[in-house]
Amino acid sequence: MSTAESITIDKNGKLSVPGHVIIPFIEGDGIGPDIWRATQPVLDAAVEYAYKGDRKIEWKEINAGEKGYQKTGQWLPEQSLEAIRQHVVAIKGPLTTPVGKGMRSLNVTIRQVLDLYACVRPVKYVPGVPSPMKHPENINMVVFRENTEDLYAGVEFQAGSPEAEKLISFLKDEMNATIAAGAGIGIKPMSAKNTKRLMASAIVYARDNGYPSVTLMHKGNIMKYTEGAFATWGYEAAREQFGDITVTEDEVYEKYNGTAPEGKIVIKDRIADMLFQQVLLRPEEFGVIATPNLNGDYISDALAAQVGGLGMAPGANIGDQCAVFEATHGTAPKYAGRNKVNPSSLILSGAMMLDHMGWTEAADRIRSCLAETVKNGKVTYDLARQIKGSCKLCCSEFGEAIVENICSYPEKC
Ligand SMILES: NC(=O)C1=CN([C@@H]2O[C@H](COP(=O)(O)OP(=O)(O)OC[C@H]3O[C@@H](n4cnc5c(N)ncnc54)[C@H](OP(=O)(O)O)[C@@H]3O)[C@@H](O)[C@H]2O)C=CC1
Ligand SMILES: O=C(O)CCC(=O)C(=O)O
Ligand SMILES: [Mg+2]
Repeated sequence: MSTAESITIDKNGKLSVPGHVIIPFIEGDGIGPDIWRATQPVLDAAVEYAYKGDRKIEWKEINAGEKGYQKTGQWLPEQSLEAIRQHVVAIKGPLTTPVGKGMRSLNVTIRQVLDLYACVRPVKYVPGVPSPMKHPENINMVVFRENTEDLYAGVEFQAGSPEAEKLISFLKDEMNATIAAGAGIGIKPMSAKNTKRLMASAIVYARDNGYPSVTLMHKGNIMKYTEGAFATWGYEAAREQFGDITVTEDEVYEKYNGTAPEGKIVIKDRIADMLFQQVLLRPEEFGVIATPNLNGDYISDALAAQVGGLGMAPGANIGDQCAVFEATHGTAPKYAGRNKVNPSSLILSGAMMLDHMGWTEAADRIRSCLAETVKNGKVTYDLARQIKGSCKLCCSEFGEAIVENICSYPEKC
């Protein structure tokens, strides 16, 4: 009989992780099964290497997406959500969302239903990975994307629908707003409460991981009462909850001659379009980036390009009660089932998950052995097409190469 147990979480958010732990996983659609098959052995090998059998993961498959529908008739079965709540930590592959029609995103629904309000996406250079940047070694940013509201809240009405027409009439008659007849409508709700908790988690992350700044990324000049308010509420959260460890960029210039006092995190803001060029020209000026949902979606894929592309981009969705780890990218349908793509995105998401559980020795081993594999010129197609003379591996072979490094002598990685 299995001795595996669930992770538990106390009222302060502290995890209690048993040595033999059950972790639910969703394989995902498209390339999901390929990258999961390459990832799981890497996580198991790193845990075995680091803890010599004292710690072990028992994987529990839960269904969602196409597999969920085939098995249960539901795209996102309630029992899958319940398993994540019960086990506190889970990992998932990407799930397909149809464009312009059909069901709403299952990925977004998971985040909203479980209130996983911070989407955390580190963008860190792995030596040896091809990059379009002159100094990729200077790139060390982490996107904190608000995950529960903004245009992703799902309040949308199709052009010509009775709901859209009713809303257009209401806005015209009661609010004096002109909207073209027959327009589709999307609503962009953003609140102080949800902004402030996102900002608090971004500052705590910066404090705990030694980042010198948190930048609020917004389009507040145009959308004053949503994106502009996001910036205002972000500064308020910093002042009200972290006044002892933060200083604003204005204060740095007005009071401290342009040099932030030792140990203080600088809170600054940048308008979104302009930020896209500054992160390319001077990435070293940015650490944690806190941003609303839509901006966060855009900037996280754009930043991934600086460190090798989406195949290298991990992520996590974190709330007060549970966390779900997943790659930044989607299902890449043209590569589905071809055992071709780069599983590093999910492998590195798995390393983030192990960090979250406090199993940092295993997480560090994964990161160093992945870097060693790339350094040896063993890469998947996405990196191979940018590195002359590299050895192109398929998805599973790349995972196996990392496992081989993990199991080799310690000095190798
Ligand atoms: N969290 C989630 O589950 C997400 C789901 N989606 C969904 O995924 C579907 C497809 O979305 P799409 O916009 O095409 O974006 P995708 O992220 O799925 O992929 C687009 C391209 O990115 C590159 N890429 C992605 N993943 C990898 C990888 N692991 N290794 C190497 N290259 C990779 C490939 O580039 P190339 O063609 O250059 O080789 C691929 O064709 C949609 O239904 C979308 O809604 C999207 C994002 C997140
Ligand atoms: O849910 C989806 O289909 C897309 C989500 C997405 O692009 C993201 O989470 O970055
Ligand atoms: Mg995205």
